[in-house]
Amino acid sequence: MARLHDGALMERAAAGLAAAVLDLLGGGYGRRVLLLVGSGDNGGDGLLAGSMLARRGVRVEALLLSDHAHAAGLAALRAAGGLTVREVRDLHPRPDVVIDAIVGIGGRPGLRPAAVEALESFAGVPVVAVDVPSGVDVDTGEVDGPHVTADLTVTFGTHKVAHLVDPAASACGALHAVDIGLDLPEPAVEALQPADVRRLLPQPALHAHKYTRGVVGVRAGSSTYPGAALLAVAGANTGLAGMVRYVGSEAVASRVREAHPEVVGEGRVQAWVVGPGGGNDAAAMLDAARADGVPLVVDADALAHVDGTLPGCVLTPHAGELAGILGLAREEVEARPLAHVRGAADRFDCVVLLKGHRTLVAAPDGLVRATSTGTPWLATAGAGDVLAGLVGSLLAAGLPAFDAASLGAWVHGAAGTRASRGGPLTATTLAGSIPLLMRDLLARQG
Ligand SMILES: NC(=O)C1=CN([C@@H]2O[C@H](COP(=O)(O)OP(=O)(O)OC[C@H]3O[C@@H](n4cnc5c(N)ncnc54)[C@H](O)[C@@H]3O)[C@@H](O)[C@H]2O)[C@@H](O)CC1
Ligand SMILES: Nc1ncnc2c1ncn2[C@@H]1O[C@H](COP(=O)(O)OP(=O)(O)O)[C@@H](O)[C@H]1O
Ligand SMILES: [K+]
Repeated sequence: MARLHDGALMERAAAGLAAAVLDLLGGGYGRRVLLLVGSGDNGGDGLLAGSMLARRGVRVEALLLSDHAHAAGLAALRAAGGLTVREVRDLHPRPDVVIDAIVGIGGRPGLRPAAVEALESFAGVPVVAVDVPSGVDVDTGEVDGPHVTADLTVTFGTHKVAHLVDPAASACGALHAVDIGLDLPEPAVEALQPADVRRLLPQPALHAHKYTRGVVGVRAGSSTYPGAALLAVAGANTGLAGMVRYVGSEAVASRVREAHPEVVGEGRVQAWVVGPGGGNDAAAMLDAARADGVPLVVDADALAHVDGTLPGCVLTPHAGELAGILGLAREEVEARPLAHVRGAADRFDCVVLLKGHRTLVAAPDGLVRATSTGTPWLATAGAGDVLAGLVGSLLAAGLPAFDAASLGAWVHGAAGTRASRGGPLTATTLAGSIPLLMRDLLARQG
């Protein structure tokens, strides 16, 4: 902000916003746009974008929700022929789009009654949020009270925490970032992009052999849940590590070997995956794997037996499992996932991967990566077992726990989207699509 005059930044932000709205409307002339305008610079962005839209023939009305409005923005809108009103009843009926310029990064969570009333009057009209959906907590992604639910959010400079972390992330709709030329500080939350994934993905060296690529061991499955062993092995056996070992009862092990002839039995490993489908055996599985002193992925039934600290390891709970570990209700974890995943990483001194719509990965030093890939079709039995195996293979290949977990979550989500193609998905098809996804990704190298 210090480098540039405020006006220049706002001009860029407004131009990006106006372009995105024109794109959404499929044109300008004769369309109707309603601006909901708050008192700060977010309202200023909306007003200035409104003036640009008005010059393109859009009929723009601004509902001023506060006694103060950005003066230059207001003057620009009026000069371009836009109308301003102070009451919902004075507005023309049904615009083509509502622009939420109520509050941005300076807003407190929640909305005032006048804003709620205006939003309710135009329910069903597409909403474009300026910078963030007003009413969410921008820095935590939490919501407390009413907030805007947008179809499109046009943000400036960089993504904010609320764009990446649920529940606020789910209120953003599609996201569009406009570069306004800011010097940015280190982010509080990162989201890997395809180029990052290509850079981090372990690839075999010229003279690699299977042991230099790392061996991943899986302790999973039981007589009650033999399938979990098959799925965790399928996730581990995507070709990212040099070899997969399975350790379990002979009944389950023979089924694993039938499905995956590459998989071998007990021996040295560089990482263990423990817990999927472990049932009553999970505690013993965890003890046996811990005794090896290599990094672990602790999942599913083994999570209930974690105590003390696990440096270098990854825990992979969903919200219900994390709630169980922390002695909370599931809803509490879902309402504040960022705070709780960070808290757990600190408490267990290890990486914690909290599964869900926007999977979060936290390191003990407070670093967090949010997963931007995936599809709700992944909410299917066994998808988590595949993820545990996949993360284990990345750990065995030598990635640090934070990279292994966040890369695994990204690849898992992207493979799910690829395999689903908008339709239903099973954990088996998901696992099968992981090598194909990585091939597509690497083919786009350079
Ligand atoms: N920071 C930047 O780099 C840039 C920021 N820009 C815009 O400026 C925005 C931030 O502007 P401001 O700092 O003026 O803050 P906002 O416009 O986000 O909100 C601050 C104002 O809203 C009031 N307010 C706070 N919470 C409220 C609530 N829940 N209900 C009703 N009113 C509430 C405050 O009293 C204050 O007057 C960004 O989101 C973005 O849209 C752009 O103009 C481009 C450059
Ligand atoms: N609504 C959703 N949107 C996107 N991904 C989801 C959604 N629900 C679940 N997932 C993903 O699917 C996987 C489910 O794992 P998990 O809950 O452990 O199921 P299971 O124990 O049956 O394997 C996780 O990777 C999670 O992030
Ligand atoms: K907003």
